[in-house]
Amino acid sequence: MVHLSDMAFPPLKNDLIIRAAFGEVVERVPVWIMRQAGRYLPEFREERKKHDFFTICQTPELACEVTLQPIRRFDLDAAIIFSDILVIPQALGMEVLMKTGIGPVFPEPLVHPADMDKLDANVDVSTKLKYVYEAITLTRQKLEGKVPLIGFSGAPYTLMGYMIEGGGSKTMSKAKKWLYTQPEASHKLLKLLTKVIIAYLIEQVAAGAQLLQVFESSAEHLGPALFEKYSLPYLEEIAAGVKQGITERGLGDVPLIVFAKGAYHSISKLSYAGYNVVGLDWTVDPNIARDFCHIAVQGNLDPCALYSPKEDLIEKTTEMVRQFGVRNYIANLGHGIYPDMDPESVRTFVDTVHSVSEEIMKKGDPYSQLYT
Ligand SMILES: Cc1c2[nH]c(c1CCC(=O)O)Cc1[nH]c(c(CCC(=O)O)c1C)Cc1[nH]c(c(CCC(=O)O)c1C)Cc1[nH]c(c(C)c1CCC(=O)O)C2
Repeated sequence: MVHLSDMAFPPLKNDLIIRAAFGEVVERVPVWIMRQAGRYLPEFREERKKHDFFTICQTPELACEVTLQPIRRFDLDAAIIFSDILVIPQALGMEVLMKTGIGPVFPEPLVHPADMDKLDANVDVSTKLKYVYEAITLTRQKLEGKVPLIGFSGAPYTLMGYMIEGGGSKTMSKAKKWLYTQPEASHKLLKLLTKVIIAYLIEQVAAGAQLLQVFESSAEHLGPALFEKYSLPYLEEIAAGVKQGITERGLGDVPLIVFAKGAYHSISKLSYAGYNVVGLDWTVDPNIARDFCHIAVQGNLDPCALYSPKEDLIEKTTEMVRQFGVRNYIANLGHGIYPDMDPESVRTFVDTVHSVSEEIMKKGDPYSQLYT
């Protein structure tokens, strides 16, 4: 079906990932890599020498260029728009710097609930984050239909965590302190973020994003009880709000991926949260994931497995594909690729996913190969 959003763009030549996300039969398993545009690529490091991180995010031509870099090198089945989850706190009025060797830094994090008054709760993300949509539209044109373009957002709890911690944290204890001592203020902040994230993701689809991934990367700090109270309901609200919003705007259906790192305890609940795909980190056994999840899954090779000698990496990747099976499956790492990775390992990973899955399919009816 042709949707309004497809009209202005070149026709899609490789829709494997979209079909896999919707549970349709595919000829081979699609594969992409979290953080596939990044510092492990020398051509990205060259761009970073010339420009500040957020300047790249805010300049559509630069964001487009670095998005395309891994697509030129590898046989990937999707591009992901170059941006960051922290553009939302920025849109709400917080300053965020990207410091080399440290990561993101918020000079003025939220310390007390009263600090929330400083946030621009009525922000219009359709104008404030226009640079992201422009980057998406430009990239979709420049991709010439080669592969689909993924848009993304951080999930509410993960963003709340960064806004309170003022950057990355091993424990997220300041943010979790809010959950235990300021439940009302926590829900108020999570609600505000949810509203903004829904509007942001709908605009990304209107601009040309063909899949969306929601990153709840800090779920690993929440046990089942906190996850169910402070993460899951908002993830559900986002899926419902985005699906409704894109339908109302005649943008068709776009597959949604939820990646809640460390939320192995809630895989079944996540599979009923309104998404099409559940992303898995590398701590999850593929067979257990298949038992608890009735929809498509994405993942989950340990990013460090890419350090292995080539033959070992081929073996581990083959094992992963065999265990997940070739249907309802998108291959990926279990988290973002590390900056010191040899790009040749990415080639080995991607090509092995393709060759192994094609081999499995050739052997017969893909249905019969499930879970073997
Ligand atoms: C938590 C989080 C952030 N950002 C993101 C997450 C969720 C995914 C995850 O858990 O990894 C998401 C993200 N960040 C980036 C992308 C781009 C698209 C892609 O290729 O996947 C995506 C999808 C670029 C980036 N975002 C960042 C870089 C490196 C910064 C640089 O070039 O100096 C890139 C390429 C910086 C960043 N941005 C963030 C952190 C913690 C850091 C520092 C850590 C690090 O250095 O890897 C916040």
